[in-house]
Amino acid sequence: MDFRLEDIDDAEVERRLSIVEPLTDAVRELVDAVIRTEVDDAELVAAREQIEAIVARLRAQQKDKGYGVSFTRDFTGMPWGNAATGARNAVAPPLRIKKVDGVTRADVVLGAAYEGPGGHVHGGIAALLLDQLVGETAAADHMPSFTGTLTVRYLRPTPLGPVTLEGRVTGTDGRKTFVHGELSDADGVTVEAEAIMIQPKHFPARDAIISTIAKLENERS
Ligand SMILES: CCCCCCCCCCCCCCCC(=O)SCCNC(=O)CCNC(=O)[C@H](O)C(C)(C)COP(=O)(O)OP(=O)(O)OC[C@H]1O[C@@H](n2cnc3c(N)ncnc32)[C@H](O)[C@@H]1OP(=O)(O)O
Repeated sequence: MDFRLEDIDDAEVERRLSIVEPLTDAVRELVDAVIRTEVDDAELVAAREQIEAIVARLRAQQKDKGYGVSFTRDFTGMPWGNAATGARNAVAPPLRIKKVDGVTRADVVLGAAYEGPGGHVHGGIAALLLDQLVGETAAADHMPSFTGTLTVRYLRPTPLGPVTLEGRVTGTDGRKTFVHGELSDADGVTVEAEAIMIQPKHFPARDAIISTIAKLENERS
């Protein structure tokens, strides 16, 4: 698993976010516009040519594979390619999950790009968001938990538009954490999930990051 340490402070993380988040938002706008536009074929072809030029510009310097996950020495995560929440990933909805007193919450607007049944959220998207939610709910002490089992129950269709997510731990057993998650619209819960999250037995990436941080601290003292 690709975890890296970047020796930068939170101000630098914020600076980088201030550049990439508006770019990602602009690409989300593009995706939404492509889905909903009713311009004629000539306009579609002209737009495609402009988009291809922008893609070529961005490909001038590229990573070999996925973005991976970087951490600062304060363990601020930069999972910016993440499919559910990546700050650089326009495929992901603009999801920012906050944890307060052990309860995770997020508000997000799901537009045309997340449609399944006409006018409603795709079931796979609901599961994706709930998977991320239960993962962040179970994560503790800089230690991730991987999804072992995720059971999703669709109670009624979720209309496209604003939704909220909420997750809480319901129990633990050794390395297993049990999490309940909900996706709701203004009228209440539409999808609920039960997850068994598991802290992996071996997670060398975390140990490597912690020992690199210790080394840096030694060098500076
Ligand atoms: C560097 C700093 C990091 C900071 C960090 C910050 C985190 C910031 C939040 C990130 C949030 C991301 C949220 C995305 C969440 C995903 O999407 S994760 C991706 C999807 N999941 C996967 O790919 C998991 C693939 N599976 C695996 O890697 C391994 O099978 C697992 C799940 C880690 C378990 O492996 P293991 O540790 O070898 O487990 P093992 O010792 O066999 O079993 C332990 C216990 O779990 C049970 N168990 C094992 N597998 C399962 C299962 N699939 N279902 C139910 N129970 C199971 C066993 O029965 C056993 O139970 P007991 O006998 O103890 O009662």
